[in-house]
Amino acid sequence: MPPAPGRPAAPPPGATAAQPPAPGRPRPRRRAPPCAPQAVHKQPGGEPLLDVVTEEGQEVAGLPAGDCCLQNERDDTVDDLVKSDFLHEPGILHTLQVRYGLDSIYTYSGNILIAANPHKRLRQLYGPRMMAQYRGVPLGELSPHVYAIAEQAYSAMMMDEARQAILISGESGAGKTESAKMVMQYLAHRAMPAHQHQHALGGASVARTGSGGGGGGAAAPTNGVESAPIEEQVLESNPLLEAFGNAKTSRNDNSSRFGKFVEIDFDSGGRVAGASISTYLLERCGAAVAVWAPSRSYLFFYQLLEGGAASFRYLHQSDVYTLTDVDDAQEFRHTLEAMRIVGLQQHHVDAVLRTVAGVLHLGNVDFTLSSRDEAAVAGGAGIAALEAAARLLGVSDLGLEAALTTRAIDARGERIVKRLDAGAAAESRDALAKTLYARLFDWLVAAINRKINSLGSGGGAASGQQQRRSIGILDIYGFESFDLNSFEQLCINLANERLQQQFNAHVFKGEQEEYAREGIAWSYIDFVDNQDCLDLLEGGAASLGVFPLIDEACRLPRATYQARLRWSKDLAHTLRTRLAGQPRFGAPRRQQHAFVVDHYAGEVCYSAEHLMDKNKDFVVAEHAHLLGSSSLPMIRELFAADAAAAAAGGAAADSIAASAGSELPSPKRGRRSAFMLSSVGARFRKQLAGLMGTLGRCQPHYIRCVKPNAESRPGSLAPEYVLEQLRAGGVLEAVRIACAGFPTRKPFLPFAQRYALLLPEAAAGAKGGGGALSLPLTPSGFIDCQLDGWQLGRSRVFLRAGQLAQLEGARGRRLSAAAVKVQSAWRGMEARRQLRAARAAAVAIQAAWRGRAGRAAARQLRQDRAAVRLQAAWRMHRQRSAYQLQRR
Ligand SMILES: Nc1ncnc2c1ncn2[C@@H]1O[C@H](COP(=O)(O)OP(=O)(O)OP(=O)(O)O)[C@@H](O)[C@H]1O
Repeated sequence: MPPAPGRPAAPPPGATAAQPPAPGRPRPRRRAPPCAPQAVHKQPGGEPLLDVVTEEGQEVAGLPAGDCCLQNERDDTVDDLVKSDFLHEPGILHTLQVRYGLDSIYTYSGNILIAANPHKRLRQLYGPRMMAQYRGVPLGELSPHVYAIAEQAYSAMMMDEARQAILISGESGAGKTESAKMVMQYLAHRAMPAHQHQHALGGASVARTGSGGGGGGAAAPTNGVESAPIEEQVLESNPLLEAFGNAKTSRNDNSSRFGKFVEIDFDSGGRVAGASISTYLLERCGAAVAVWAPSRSYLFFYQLLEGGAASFRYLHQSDVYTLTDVDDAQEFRHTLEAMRIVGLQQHHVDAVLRTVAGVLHLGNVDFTLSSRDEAAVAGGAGIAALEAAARLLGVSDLGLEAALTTRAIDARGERIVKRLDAGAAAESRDALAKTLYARLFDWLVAAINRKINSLGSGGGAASGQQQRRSIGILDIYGFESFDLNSFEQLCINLANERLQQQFNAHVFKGEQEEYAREGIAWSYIDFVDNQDCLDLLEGGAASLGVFPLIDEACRLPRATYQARLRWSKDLAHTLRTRLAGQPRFGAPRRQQHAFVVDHYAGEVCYSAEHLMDKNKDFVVAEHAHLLGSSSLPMIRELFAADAAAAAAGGAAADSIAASAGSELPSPKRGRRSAFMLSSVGARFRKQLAGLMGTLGRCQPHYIRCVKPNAESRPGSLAPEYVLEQLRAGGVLEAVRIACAGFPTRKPFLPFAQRYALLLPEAAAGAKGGGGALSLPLTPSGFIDCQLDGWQLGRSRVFLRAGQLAQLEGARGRRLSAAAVKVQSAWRGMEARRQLRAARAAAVAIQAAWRGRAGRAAARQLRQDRAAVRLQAAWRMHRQRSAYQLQRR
């Protein structure tokens, strides 16, 4: 009997395509639409064939069941993918697509939250009232939400006194920063005592968003720097860092150009006690000096200038000056307010503004060639810019000019001052501007940290405790693969490989622990371990990796531009020859200056050009000398370590390199004009190792942000586009792991309560006595349902993917059969009752009727008898009269 048209009541046996894909790479990239079966044809001894209607409404007949990805029933209500009847890529995408169309942007996949960027404000989803709903509620009881993940972390921290980490990842524009801010806002709200919480509900928002209006924390008044509550200071660090570290890119108008890990400490009462921020400035502020449309430079430049951006070279390289719906003047006031709230003194704020202005004026210094092919500052405008930059940075204009146009080198013990050509001077200017901006950003982070950390320890925080009670929030770039991939992508993808390894280990470990605890026999599948990829990138026991080889190449002395280009080619050659044969490495034949790395999320082709330039992290000694002796204390502070190293020469540089964990020696003697503190790659890897160490001590929670379509359009989710992101975010891997085991787990009691009706009568009879737990739990003995993938754990029933659908289908059929019985019994009873009532009514009517007629007949009878009597009397009278007449 074919099921009714539409969705299947229950999957036909063997018709699901929810089999886990075979372990190992490569994963299949099948994208068949989910379909609803219309009819099942069983073939003797063979696979059943299905007639189906596809997602697009097309009818297809006679498909082998194994080739079909059956559609889940009521996708919109499946808020956890793992609970789907059919776990396959098309099903997952269909569920996400249906939910997204209904503005249900959050969906769980087990403990992972998938957050699809709505690209529109969904006010009903956020705010103090919504936060109050999630307060204290375990994960899964309410609709999926970023607040639920934050709540899970908070309660786990309070219960286990353990460090927690919420790892937020996704590609640019997927909504990581927004999610991170929401998590922080929720934690600030959650940490508030109940009476303040009520106050917040009554009106004031718990926290200002980056660009939102006032409000502030609902705690103490904020009329002075010192009185700003710690929660507010932590929250206000977001817009401040965004102003200096975010820029418009082709993919996101407010793209964070840095990764961030904010660790919020709580005291034993669960109140925010302090926080610390670590940033991972992957591109070392390249956007400060070189951007092209449709990108824009860092937000603060435009806020500061408000309309004057076109006068500065670093900004007018791209003709995008304004952003839709962004008022730079208002944003500038917000940034200043944020500086005040995080506790920057006015003289520090002034110094920050001067430095930013100094960078901008520096960019306007032009060079020409003098008669001796040497760089000279060009024209009146160039000189005016030089003077302005020198004044703002607290140095002399002559000193600045010399630092930009000359280099001192030691040759055989002799110090020679060499004048640069115009191109090299321009490079020197940009290098100084980049360094200044990067140092300023680091300074801001350090200043915020000093403030929020010191407040924390002052407040009797967890600092003194052995076990740190904290929640870290990691907002870092997701996996990247473009047409042209360079050093930034190499670093980002290294970070993602590290995080993926940790993620796999966590998901696997969790599964394994659960099975062991429950005594479930499970042959652990071989999950894809990416250690070989990490070895390729960072070097393993057998060989050097990509990063160490780039560092090695960077140790060569610096020469001319042409020579550097040649080295790039040599670097490609070195990488291709020394890493040839490694499992994850490829050398494309057509691109001799490129190499390929087979990452967990797919292959990425990297260009070797500019890798060395981007890896070198040095400060020109002349720049360090000059700015280290600035008349402005903050500028001196930015370059204090470099100036000391420059003064002490190579030895000091060596010691700084060592203290910075550098793997690079300082440049050789005789080339001391620029010295390297460490390579960007080495520094980044060291930071990453620190981060991974921290994360290793934390209990992780995952939020995977997804960009629904490339155009950032609200309302539509492009399945293929999202599929790549789910793969890159490891969501599909986690689902695969779940599918390979027993993804559905139900505690005995609810399981028994729900499915006891499927047991034969005799077994079900036991229910009355010993309670549901005493039921003979033998799922194989169920009526009308054949389960072939289940195990009984110690406290739960474990089912393989798709088995729950079998149970639900059988339960549905049984319930509907029972409903039919109940209905027919009720209808019979009702009909009988009506009949009885009708009969009684008829009798009553008849009786009534009969009563009235009888009375009328009696009356008539009486009348008739009276008439007869009258007539008789009359006749008697007449006869008597006649007789009397005769006698007379
Ligand atoms: N939950 C949300 N509700 C409404 N809009 C959102 C939400 N999440 C993200 N957005 C929108 O998407 C934009 C991009 O988000 P966000 O800056 O958080 O992305 P990102 O992943 O951090 O990107 P990048 O890596 O480039 O910094 C935001 O500016 C906002 O307009």
